[in-house]
Amino acid sequence: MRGLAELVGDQLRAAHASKGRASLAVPGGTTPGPFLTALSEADLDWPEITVMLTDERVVPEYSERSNTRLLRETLMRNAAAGANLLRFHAIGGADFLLDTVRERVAEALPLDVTVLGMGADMHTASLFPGTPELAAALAGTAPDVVAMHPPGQPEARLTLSAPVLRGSGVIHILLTGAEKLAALDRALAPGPAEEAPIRAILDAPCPVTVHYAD
Ligand SMILES: O=C(O)[C@H](O)[C@@H](O)[C@H](O)[C@H](O)COP(=O)(O)O
Repeated sequence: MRGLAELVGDQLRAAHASKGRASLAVPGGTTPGPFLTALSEADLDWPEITVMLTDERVVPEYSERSNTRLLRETLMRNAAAGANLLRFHAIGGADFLLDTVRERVAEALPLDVTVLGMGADMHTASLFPGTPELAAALAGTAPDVVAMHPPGQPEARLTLSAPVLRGSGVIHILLTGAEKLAALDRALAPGPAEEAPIRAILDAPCPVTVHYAD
């Protein structure tokens, strides 16, 4: 987690040095907390770095399931407290603020650095197999942000679409545990991204690195 934070810090510094700004997308969920906390200490020009989530659950920000809350408790501290956080404002319903969010995300694209998680069902961001909106979110013509209603999940989601994630300068996938390692093995076999949405990331045209710990 510390090593990845150092690497991401270096990549953001390089992007900032060449463009005068940089953008970072990070995952929510239960895995990335220690990485985000370590990254909060990176010596970067944070006010010029836009930080967004790869996806958010449509819950109030005080909910324990809010990824924005996770960011506030981990990354948005220490040196990174002044980062330019692009909030997904998930409260109000998935479709309610979609236009505003899309506009703000578009201004921050292309992403320079993207960190993604993955579930044992091979979903990444909120690109879940079996979701009615999945094909539209994987399509090359997908809007930047898509509202998803994954079956089996307690709430709707907003997610960056596959073309936005694939258009990042670099991608890191952060995985822990044997179950996810087995899922990654399954995803590396040929097959459609509808079945294993992480495949849309594994074959992205930019450098993609998997970081795994037990
Ligand atoms: O909001 C989310 O759930 C995420 O952004 C999601 O894509 C996550 O990265 C995976 O579901 C893995 O989640 P865990 O780290 O909790 O296993």
